[in-house]
Amino acid sequence: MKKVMVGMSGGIDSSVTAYMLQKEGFEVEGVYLKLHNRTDGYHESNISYIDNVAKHLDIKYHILDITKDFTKEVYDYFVNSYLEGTTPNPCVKCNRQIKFGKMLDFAKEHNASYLATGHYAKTDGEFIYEADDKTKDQSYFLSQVDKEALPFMMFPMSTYKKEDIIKFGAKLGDIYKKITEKNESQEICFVDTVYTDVIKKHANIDQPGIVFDEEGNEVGTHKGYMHYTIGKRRGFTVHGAHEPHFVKSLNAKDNTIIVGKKESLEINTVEANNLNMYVDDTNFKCGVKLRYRSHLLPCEVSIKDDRATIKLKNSAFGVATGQLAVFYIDEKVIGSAWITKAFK
Ligand SMILES: Nc1ncnc2c1ncn2[C@@H]1O[C@H](COP(=O)(O)OP(=O)(O)OP(=O)(O)O)[C@@H](O)[C@H]1O
Repeated sequence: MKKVMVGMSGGIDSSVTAYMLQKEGFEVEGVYLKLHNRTDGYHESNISYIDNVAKHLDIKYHILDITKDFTKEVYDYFVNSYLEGTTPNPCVKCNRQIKFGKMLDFAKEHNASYLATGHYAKTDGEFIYEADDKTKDQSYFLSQVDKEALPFMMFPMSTYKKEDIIKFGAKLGDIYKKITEKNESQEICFVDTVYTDVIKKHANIDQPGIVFDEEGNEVGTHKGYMHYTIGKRRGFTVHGAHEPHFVKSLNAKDNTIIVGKKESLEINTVEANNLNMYVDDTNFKCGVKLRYRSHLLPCEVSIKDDRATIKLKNSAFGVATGQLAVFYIDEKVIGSAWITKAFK
């Protein structure tokens, strides 16, 4: 019997994942990653749900303290990105370094043939694809996972709708029903409220600064650059403006922001680095997502060394450095790269 290690979070998707794989005939074992040092009962509560599922399925589970790696690879990166005036994507880093890095190593050390998670995505061992439930699709967040990891990954949620998993879970019995009734997990697991509450622990983010227009004229004031992301249109003043103004760029060095009208945020070229490609092509046409939940934008990509230049067929607005450009051919992810520059 082949062994599958299931990344169990205490949520319904990974609980149903474990249940389904056992029904399919796999030997299932669970692992819970302690990602951060929270002392508010967060881990105890997650573990108690996992413990109930494990008892029901009569499976073994492990608790892996990975706080050191998570702090270095994900949390510190998140805080530093805001300090530098860029917009981070911690889940992308976590998937590459932690879940399909350290957790996969752990699965292999325990002789598992596969690592399964409750992510909404598909894989055939060679590529990642969008999930059938487009409202839950997480392929964007998985697109930096190392090619070598793909043959070991399993996503049993790939063809289901989240609402069906909740209904299915509720019918499985009290243990699962209770899991469906708890609050949905936050978008970023270590951000309880808003990201600024996390950054506040590390820096004084409330230092007012100057707002400039694109010509370099001083036009207003803001609350501190870390409160803003590209494309934001509130929380700063622009004297005498009749039309809405949007954040065009952030300057961490002198705590200034540059704003402009919507058309000034228009870009059609994006530069990106730290590529993770699943194909060898260096010049290709594809669709690109420049942020999670954006539409696929038709583009032409040319890659040289570790840099991609992405020429968009139509303009895009408000593209933030620090986000990920993910390349798709229809539903198939062919690679991704981190945005360093976006311009017209
Ligand atoms: N702390 C953790 N330990 C082990 N695996 C985890 C952990 N957090 C998430 N995972 C795995 O990654 C998957 C995706 O995580 P994500 O946070 O996006 O979803 P989720 O809504 O928390 O899913 P779930 O309903 O399973 O909690 C989970 O389904 C689970 O398999």
